[in-house]
Amino acid sequence: MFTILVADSISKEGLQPLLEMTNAKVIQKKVTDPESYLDEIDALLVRSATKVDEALLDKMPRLKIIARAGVGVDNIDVEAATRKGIVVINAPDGNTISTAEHTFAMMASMMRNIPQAHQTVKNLEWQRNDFIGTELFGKTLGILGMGRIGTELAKRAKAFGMNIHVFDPFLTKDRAGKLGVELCTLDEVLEHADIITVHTPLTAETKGLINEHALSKTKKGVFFLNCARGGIIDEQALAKYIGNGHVAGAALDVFETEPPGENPLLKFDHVIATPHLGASTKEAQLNVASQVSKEVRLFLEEKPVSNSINLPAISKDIYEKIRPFHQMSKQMGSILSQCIKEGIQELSITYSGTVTELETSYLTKATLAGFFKNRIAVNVNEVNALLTAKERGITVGEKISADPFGYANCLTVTAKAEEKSFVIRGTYIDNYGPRIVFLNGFNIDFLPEGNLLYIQHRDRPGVIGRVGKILGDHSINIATMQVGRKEIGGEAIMVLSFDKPLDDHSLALLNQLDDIVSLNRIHL
Ligand SMILES: NC(=O)c1ccc[n+]([C@@H]2O[C@H](COP(=O)([O-])OP(=O)(O)OC[C@H]3O[C@@H](n4cnc5c(N)ncnc54)[C@H](O)[C@@H]3O)[C@@H](O)[C@H]2O)c1
Ligand SMILES: O=C(O)[C@H](O)COP(=O)(O)O
Repeated sequence: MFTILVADSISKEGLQPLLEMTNAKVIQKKVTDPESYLDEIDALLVRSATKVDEALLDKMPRLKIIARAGVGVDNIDVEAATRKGIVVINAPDGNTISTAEHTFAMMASMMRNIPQAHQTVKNLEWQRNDFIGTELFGKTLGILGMGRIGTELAKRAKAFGMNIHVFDPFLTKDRAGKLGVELCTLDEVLEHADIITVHTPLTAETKGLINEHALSKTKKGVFFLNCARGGIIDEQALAKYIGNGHVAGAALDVFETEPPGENPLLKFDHVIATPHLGASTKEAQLNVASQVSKEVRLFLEEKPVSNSINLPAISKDIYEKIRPFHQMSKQMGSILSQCIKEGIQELSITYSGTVTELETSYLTKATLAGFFKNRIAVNVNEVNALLTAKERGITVGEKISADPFGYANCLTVTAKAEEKSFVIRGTYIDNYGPRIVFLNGFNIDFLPEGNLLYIQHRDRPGVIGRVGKILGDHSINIATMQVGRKEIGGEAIMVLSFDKPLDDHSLALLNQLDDIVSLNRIHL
């Protein structure tokens, strides 16, 4: 049974995919509420209000996925989540239109003094001369960050006859041309725009993108908008430039601290503000809630998710093709880890045959996840597998080979430790399943599943019988048994599978038998 915590106000209708799950319980509480049972939570849904920092993650040992019902993930410590193997997803486009419309509404309101004029009418005043506005028509709108929202805003502004100058280092000239906007440098936008609006994410690079230096380059009488994230425009610098009359006004939906409290910007008549309402429409809230709910459900059903911030995105169709190899890769990693007990320096995977047409990097991560699974305390999965390997000084390699050893597809994983290396090879046979066909130098053929025992022994008459006798004497049923050897009378291996795990006592007795070289219990 999964427990899902919905920690912010999220559309109930949009949560339906989760509420309909028979194997999940949905709790709607704040993370600070003692009844939110943080240590039992498998999935966490938030908006921007809940700060998901490392301290919170430490209290949630079962957490597997964080879903942001919205765009910005700056309230989530994605790095800490990644380290802990927690998938972070968002709803990247569910609130784009609402936020673009809100920005446009703020711009129009600011240019025509609507909030200020509205208040005077409510106060039974009639001051027509105090509220002379400015037309949008013919003005230059500077857009910093031409992503989803910036683009939708540009379309609307063009319809009002505005000239659009944009700065976005990731926007190509060709795309700017198609969108009918002028691609500029930051300085060009600052120098020419009548109104400047920011639509970038808040990152180390964009924090203070509009600072005193940038403000000093703008036209006198410029207007500013921030409906993206508090901090992209430095609030202190903006207050200074509004105070000295250089900036004519600002419209703010977001603040460096929310709620902003006694923020000096709010004291200016020329500053209008809303309480982070960009995404607050029925439509946007339904969109983002149902987008993340569907994704969380898919994730809990072990299906691929599309909007992950820290997991390689794989479409459903591609995942269906990769699924058999995905399972097998994890099992091969796990077998390796249980056979080679010491620390390893290198893990390399060679793909050949039909599997090379698939997203092999995903399989490499799955192999690593399988390898680390029982070795280290943190949950390792495809999200943090490479990072975990790097942190432990393990070099990870991936190769493609033209030789599939006679199989339609083939995955060969080699782990190198200081003194030795260990090789495992598997293939997936349609309508038959995964098979391990090579283990530590021996050809073999077994299903990587359940409780296995891997024995290295000398190829002598009676060894197999003596092993069988001990197991029989201890009521251990051998479900399957495969043997392999390099030459008659030389080294050999057995792989046995049991219906239940092999107990310590039987293992010790087997270990005492003549001609047994080594024994490894493998649990998959
Ligand atoms: N007010 C709200 O309620 C609300 C709602 C939704 C989104 N947002 C915020 O709006 C912002 C934009 O969202 P989006 O969905 O359009 O994101 P997006 O990822 O589609 O677009 C962001 C754009 O910023 C550009 N960019 C990145 N760094 C830049 C830099 N240094 N200078 C200039 N451009 C840069 C990127 O290339 C990208 O095109 C985000 O901060 C998001 O959190 C706010
Ligand atoms: O990044 C976003 O999606 C917006 O800032 C919306 O935030 P909210 O979900 O808290 O309204």
